Amino acid sequence: MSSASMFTSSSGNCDSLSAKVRIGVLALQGAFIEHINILNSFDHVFSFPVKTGADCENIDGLVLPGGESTTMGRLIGIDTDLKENLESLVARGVPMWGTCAGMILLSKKSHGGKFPDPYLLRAMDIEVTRNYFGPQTMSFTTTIHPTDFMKFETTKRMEAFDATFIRAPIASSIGSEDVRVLATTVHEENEVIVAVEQGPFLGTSFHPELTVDDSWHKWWVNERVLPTKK
Ligand SMILES: NC(=O)CC[C@H](N)C(=O)O
Repeated sequence: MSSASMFTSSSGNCDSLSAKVRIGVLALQGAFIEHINILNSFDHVFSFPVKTGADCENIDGLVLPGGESTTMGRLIGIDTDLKENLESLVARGVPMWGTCAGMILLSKKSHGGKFPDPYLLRAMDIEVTRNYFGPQTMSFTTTIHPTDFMKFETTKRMEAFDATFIRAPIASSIGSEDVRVLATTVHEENEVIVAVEQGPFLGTSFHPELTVDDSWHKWWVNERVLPTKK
């Protein structure tokens, strides 16, 4: 069985698969299976792991999961074919969503890591501070309300959601007016940015794939990927 068909929903024949929204999830390391499972629970989505450049073909959207950005960046950096294909998806404006380490990979610069900057896709005009909330033992879940910049055109407005932070980064600097702040939270009396969007690219500091609520996945697929599907 190929790695892609392992994740195919049972009803997937060729015709219904081509009509589905095809969402790849970068599967080098980290929490990729959780994203794939949530996405494949939607009838109109076919989600599959992306491990090689060839997996980037015929893709409507890509999720970059949480994990360790240094490791993922290094693995991308040594696989020229994968790196070039990911860069081509960025250049073509294919919708991408980075959660936690994935948001770091989408940024143009990161601070606060123990190691030098990993390879970054530099898709978004943001700088991030890694591990802003402290180590793994300081992980927490909190309730957040999206800002008015989070548009809900085809899905019901999300009034509040639970956000889980695990060694999470924040967007500490925003370099362009095109970047919209979708969510903030207060940490030690500072309001910090934890969800940002710039054109087809979305970054969230937290992990919507680890909470029961699938609202973020639904919102991203329906509001951001589906309208751009060719
Ligand atoms: N949960 C996560 O994705 C943690 C991100 C990690 N701290 C990093 O710098 O890559």
